[in-house]
Amino acid sequence: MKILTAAQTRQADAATLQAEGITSAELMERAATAFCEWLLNRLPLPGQRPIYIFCGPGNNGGDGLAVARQLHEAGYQPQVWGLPAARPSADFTLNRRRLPTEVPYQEVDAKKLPPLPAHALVIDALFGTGLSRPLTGAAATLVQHLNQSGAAIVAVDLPSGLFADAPQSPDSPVVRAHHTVSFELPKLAFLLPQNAEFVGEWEVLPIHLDSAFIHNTSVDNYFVDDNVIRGRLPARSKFSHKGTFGHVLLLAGSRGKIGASVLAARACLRGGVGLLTVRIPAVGYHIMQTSAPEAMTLADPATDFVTELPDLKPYAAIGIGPGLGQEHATCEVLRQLLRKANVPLVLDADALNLLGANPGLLPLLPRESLLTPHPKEFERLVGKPARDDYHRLEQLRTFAREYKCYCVLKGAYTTLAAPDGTLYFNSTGNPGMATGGSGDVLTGLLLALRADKRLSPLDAALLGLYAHGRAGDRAAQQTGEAGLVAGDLVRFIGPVLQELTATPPRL
Ligand SMILES: NC(=O)C1=CN([C@@H]2O[C@H](COP(=O)(O)OP(=O)(O)OC[C@H]3O[C@@H](n4cnc5c(N)ncnc54)[C@H](OP(=O)(O)O)[C@@H]3O)[C@@H](O)[C@H]2O)[C@@H](O)CC1
Ligand SMILES: Nc1ncnc2c1ncn2[C@@H]1O[C@H](COP(=O)(O)OP(=O)(O)O)[C@@H](O)[C@H]1O
Ligand SMILES: [K+]
Repeated sequence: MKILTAAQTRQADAATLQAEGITSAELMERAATAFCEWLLNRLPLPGQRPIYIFCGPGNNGGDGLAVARQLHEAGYQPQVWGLPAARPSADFTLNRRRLPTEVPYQEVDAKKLPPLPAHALVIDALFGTGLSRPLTGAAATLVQHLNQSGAAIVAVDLPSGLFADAPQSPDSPVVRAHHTVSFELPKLAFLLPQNAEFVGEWEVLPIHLDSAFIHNTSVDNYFVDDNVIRGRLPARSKFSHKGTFGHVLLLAGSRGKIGASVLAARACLRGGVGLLTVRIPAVGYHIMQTSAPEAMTLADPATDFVTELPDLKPYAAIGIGPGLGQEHATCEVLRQLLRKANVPLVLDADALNLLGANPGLLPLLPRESLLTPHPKEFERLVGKPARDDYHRLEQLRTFAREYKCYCVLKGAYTTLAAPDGTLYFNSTGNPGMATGGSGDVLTGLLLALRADKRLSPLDAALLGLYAHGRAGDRAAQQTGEAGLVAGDLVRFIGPVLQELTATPPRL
């Protein structure tokens, strides 16, 4: 799914009007109908809960007025409040006229704001994608009032005060919505941790914007949902053999962190790899042989950490990092690996910390390497903290372009940057995955998929991120979020990959 900017959303509106020969008021009616359908499925019967709709001067306010009319038609008695406006939009004015006289409409007076009972439902239709500057004056006072009311707030399209695709200044007020109900495609703002307190739970409802326009519009950001991923993993041919899926090498583990290498190894095996060899320090030899007997174990001459790079010839892909430690000798192994490797690399955890501590290694990164930092590791990698989440995304894009690599920023909507700077936001996963070892599982899974020659580097990364999150979602259904441990993810990798595998065409 593409993520359009606010400007592109306006163009999509215009293209839809032209392609379908409809008026903007008709498109607004479509949006209001979709919104009301969503809301009516969740509202108690009329009369049980007071509904307040706050409308701004533009088309977001127009949506609010159309919603008020439709709720009235459904038997509800909303009260509508409008911000005083010198130049309301044409569709605002049209819907203001179409509002039945039985629906009370009052202008907001910032000095005498309506008291809002805590059990009220507030619909925020003040500002959407047309927000052009931070809120001040009456609008700001009203937003603070809504936020302090304790009422449940549902935002139409965007929480008012939030820009669709740019940071807001920290001191400008933004509606703290419990739900945000938007149209057609998700907005970048929904995907960033710094906006979570404003956006609440979000939903995107189809309003059938012109698909040809969306198809032909190039974007910098994508949202990766089930439709994007399902079928991307080719089915295994009847005559596959273990060579088809590659022999991979995993360099991982140090004393006290052999578990990280075990988790990554198990995930790699469940990810469908043909053969797996693990290079671990000698202290981990028996642990690995016992807990992942399917993997071959190459013990390092050193007891506690990896000090020697094995011969790389047999391997189709190489992963390095989980539990690795940051000893000087291990750093030299990483340096040699970067110099010698001519197969896909997956770098995680301490391999990334070593890169951050030794930036001279970065230019050695082979093209199309896949890096999987969490935000702290990413900060070490780029060497400076991000100003905010938007800035971090720009750092991510720049990093991927500069080193021609695939770089994953892990988190709630894990973000993959491709070498061309395009960002892909993953949609699966849950907070239960915020537990030690989940990242090691991801590394193992990505390593298996990078070795699968049938997949492009982009498809391997997208599929791995999506499947990892989905395995987490499946696991959490059984364990609960708090009870989820990283090993649970491994159990679901197989079933999830099966779900996502392409089915042969029917006869
Ligand atoms: N495809 C879709 O998704 C569809 C979208 N639709 C809906 O349209 C919405 C976009 O409507 P929109 O373009 O009229 O913009 P909107 O957000 O109402 O604000 C503009 C008004 O606010 C004003 N204003 C701005 N900033 C301000 C500030 N800080 N403080 C005070 N005023 C400020 C601005 O004034 P100006 O900047 O010109 O001075 C102007 O008057 C979109 O979010 C969705 O709800 C559906 O109807 C159809 C399908
Ligand atoms: N709130 C969340 N929602 C979805 N996924 C999450 C959430 N928190 C963590 N994750 C996922 O869990 C993994 C954690 O990785 P990482 O921080 O490297 O853990 P570790 O180093 O302990 O293995 C990442 O893939 C991340 O995307
Ligand atoms: K709004």
